[in-house]
Amino acid sequence: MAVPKARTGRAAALHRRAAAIVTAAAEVLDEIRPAPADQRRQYELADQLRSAAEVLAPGWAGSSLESLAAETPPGEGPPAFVRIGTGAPLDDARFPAVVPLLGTAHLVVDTDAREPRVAGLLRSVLLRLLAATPAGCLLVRAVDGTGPGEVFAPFGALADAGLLPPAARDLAGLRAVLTEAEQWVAPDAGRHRRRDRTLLVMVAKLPELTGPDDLARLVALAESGRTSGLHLVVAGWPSTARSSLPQATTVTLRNGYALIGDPPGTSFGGLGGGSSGGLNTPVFVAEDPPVELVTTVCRRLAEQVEAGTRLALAGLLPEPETPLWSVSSAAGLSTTVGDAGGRPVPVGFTELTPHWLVSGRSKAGRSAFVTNVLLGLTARYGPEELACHLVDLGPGESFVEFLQTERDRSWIPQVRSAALAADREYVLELFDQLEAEVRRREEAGQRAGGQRFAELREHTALPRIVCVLDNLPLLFGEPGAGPAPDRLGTTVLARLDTLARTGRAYGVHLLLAGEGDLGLGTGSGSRDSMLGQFPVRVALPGGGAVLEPSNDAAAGLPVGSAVVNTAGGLGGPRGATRGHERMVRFPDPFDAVETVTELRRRLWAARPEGSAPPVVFAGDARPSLRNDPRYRAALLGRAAEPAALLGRAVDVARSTVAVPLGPAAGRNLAVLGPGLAAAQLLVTAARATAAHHPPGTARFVIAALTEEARAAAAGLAGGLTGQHTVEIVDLAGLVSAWPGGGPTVLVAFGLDVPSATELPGQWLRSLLREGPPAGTHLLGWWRSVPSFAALLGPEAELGELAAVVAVDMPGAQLTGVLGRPVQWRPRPGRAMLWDGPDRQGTLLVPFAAEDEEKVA
Ligand SMILES: Nc1ncnc2c1ncn2[C@@H]1O[C@H](COP(=O)(O)OP(=O)(O)OP(=O)(O)O)[C@@H](O)[C@H]1O
Repeated sequence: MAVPKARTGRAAALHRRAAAIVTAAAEVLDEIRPAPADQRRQYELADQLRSAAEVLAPGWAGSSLESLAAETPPGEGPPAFVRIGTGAPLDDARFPAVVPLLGTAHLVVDTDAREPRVAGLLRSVLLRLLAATPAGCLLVRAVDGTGPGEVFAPFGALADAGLLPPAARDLAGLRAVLTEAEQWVAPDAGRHRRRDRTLLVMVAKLPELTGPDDLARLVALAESGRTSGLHLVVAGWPSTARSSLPQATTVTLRNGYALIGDPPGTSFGGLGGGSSGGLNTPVFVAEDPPVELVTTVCRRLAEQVEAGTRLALAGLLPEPETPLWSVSSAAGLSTTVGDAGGRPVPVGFTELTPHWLVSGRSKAGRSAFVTNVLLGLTARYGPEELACHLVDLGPGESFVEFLQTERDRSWIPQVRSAALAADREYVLELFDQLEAEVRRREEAGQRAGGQRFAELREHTALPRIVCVLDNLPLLFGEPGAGPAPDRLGTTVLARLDTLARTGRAYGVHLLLAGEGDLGLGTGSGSRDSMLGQFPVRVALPGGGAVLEPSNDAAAGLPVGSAVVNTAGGLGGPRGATRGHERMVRFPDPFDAVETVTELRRRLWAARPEGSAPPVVFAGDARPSLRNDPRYRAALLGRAAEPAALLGRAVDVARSTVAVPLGPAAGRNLAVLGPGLAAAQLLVTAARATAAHHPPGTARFVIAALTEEARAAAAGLAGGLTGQHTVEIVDLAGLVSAWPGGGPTVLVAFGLDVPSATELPGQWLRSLLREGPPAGTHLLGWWRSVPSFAALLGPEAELGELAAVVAVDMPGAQLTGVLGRPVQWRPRPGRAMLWDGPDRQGTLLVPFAAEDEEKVA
């Protein structure tokens, strides 16, 4: 064993000695700069070369980077020459060292980019080439086997624009780049090749395990690439390679400077009059450009590319020449949602893909995406084939493209209803309607012997229904109320589940949109199984939560793009082709006003005769009494019986909420609420009641029992004077008004004041019970519940006393009055009415006060 060990030791010693000699020799060689020729000649030559460089490589291609502002425009095409450093034959005789590259040659550096000077050189050359070329005309593929992979990091902004994807770091990545480059140069690649673009492959260091075959592929590319718009810049070409990189200018690094070889097909030798064999002067390679400059230029390029390739909305719509609404929705609806690599991507609402989830963070283009889908659908399917209900639970203007506006009274005829800043109760009512429709269709199918939608449609006119719910998380709880749905939220969720399950077979489809997992992705198993009803998942920027947790396809999406997955968000192996998933780009419809206006005009003009505009519920607006259809009908004498109108229901039909004031016991109105909003409701209720009596036929007795209601009472009296007999009275006057004769309305503000509570209980009860049959009704305001509750006594039924409307009054306080727990959290601009045996309550938006109306 001793002999081999000694041999190994000797061999190691010899190796060390040899290595030391090589190092020493290299240092000596590095000290030997190319010999300067005659000095005067050097100065002249440097001058000439400076002028030549200005012509050959102007602007970004060759000027000093310090002299260039980030906004400096590119040239007309890719620059033919690029600066790679500064030639310095003498310390004070310098000139830009430029070499031909795009269009003619490649560039190879003997050292890889682990050497910082090389990394700087590559970044400088890349910056110059990119900035000097019109945006989008130079595509770059980078390979960086240096380890951390950060050589090209400053150019990250180009990734989204598709100009420079993240650098390949390993052998597989290198090979993918080589394959792409080979396709680029293949003479008959079968693809429509764009000659107006150049592909630049930049290698900062070849990855570990790069073998002779890979090098041979690079050599082959270098041979054929120049004439096909492919160029290579390779740092760290192995000295052991079988051949050098053909058609390349070489850069050989020495300590502190570099030597530049002759470009292919030409010689620097002619310039200096010296022998050929490269530039006869040392060159300081270009320094690393400032990161801010690189970032700014890349951002500018990305923006320009994005703007230049912006898709047109028209691309998602049928050709304008094709007849409108020629498609049947019997088998399903389908529309183009975007473009993937130049091909339109259609997605449908069918029995197999009945419902969609669309997620994206705020400003990620969610409204844009949904608007595109709706425009695409309404352009393809007529009102007999498609009906839409649009709901946005969030604040703000939505769906304006589809609805009447102040300036444009047209609308898109498939839209039946729309709600902006919708209440959850609105959605519940919409679900009621949709469920009823599903039941009708189900029953019709059963009557016809078990038919489903497509068969049913053969003999019945049935549109498919698309219901859009945006800002869905607000459906499950009030904002900021925590992740668990509250009681109403739980109800709504269960109803959503039912609708999703039953609707699919009967042409009722849901498009749910919002942020994150839409409030659906976590929690109980029932939600998980509900998610199974939503095979179509669309992830916009920040919307990856609607994909499977392991599917990161949506990471880093830019605005205007989306991952469209039709397999419930399921991913697949990285890099594998996923037939069920596409990355699409989609246009901004808000940027295509003309196209939208034109389409809207066409659709509106084609609307079936007699079609009505969509009923719009605007959650943050107050309805006006004067515009209320029931109020107007009353003024025209068309009301069946007197009624107090309170506001508009939070429902799809926007029905007027009325308390009929017929001759039955208890047809009175009790407004319960601590503030003036309640008094205001009483005022409009009284005004509306007055409109139901022909002028001059009723007597209004108005009593302001609290100071704070005096103005409201006076305003009401003023408004009614001239219409009817009006008396303003005090408590005694009020008491003396009943019993009385003829149609009389007692309007009492503040019935909770002590003096009023001392009213003989018997008087108030008899008024409430016996007044209506005798034509006398009470419209009263109580600021607190107990004084009203006291009227109930042990045996009285609420129905015999009054309808109750609560304004700003927590439900818990009403438990005693209504005789059961009340789920009602008051909120501004809302009131709840309980009238008659339906103890459920009707949520309403009270009419605006008259002065608010005037302002509006
Ligand atoms: N395809 C697109 N390309 C470029 N910009 C777009 C695109 N789609 C939408 N935008 C723009 O992005 C911005 C946000 O879009 P949009 O209003 O659709 O987002 P959102 O996610 O619905 O926002 P919100 O938070 O208001 O719900 C808008 O200014 C819009 O014009």
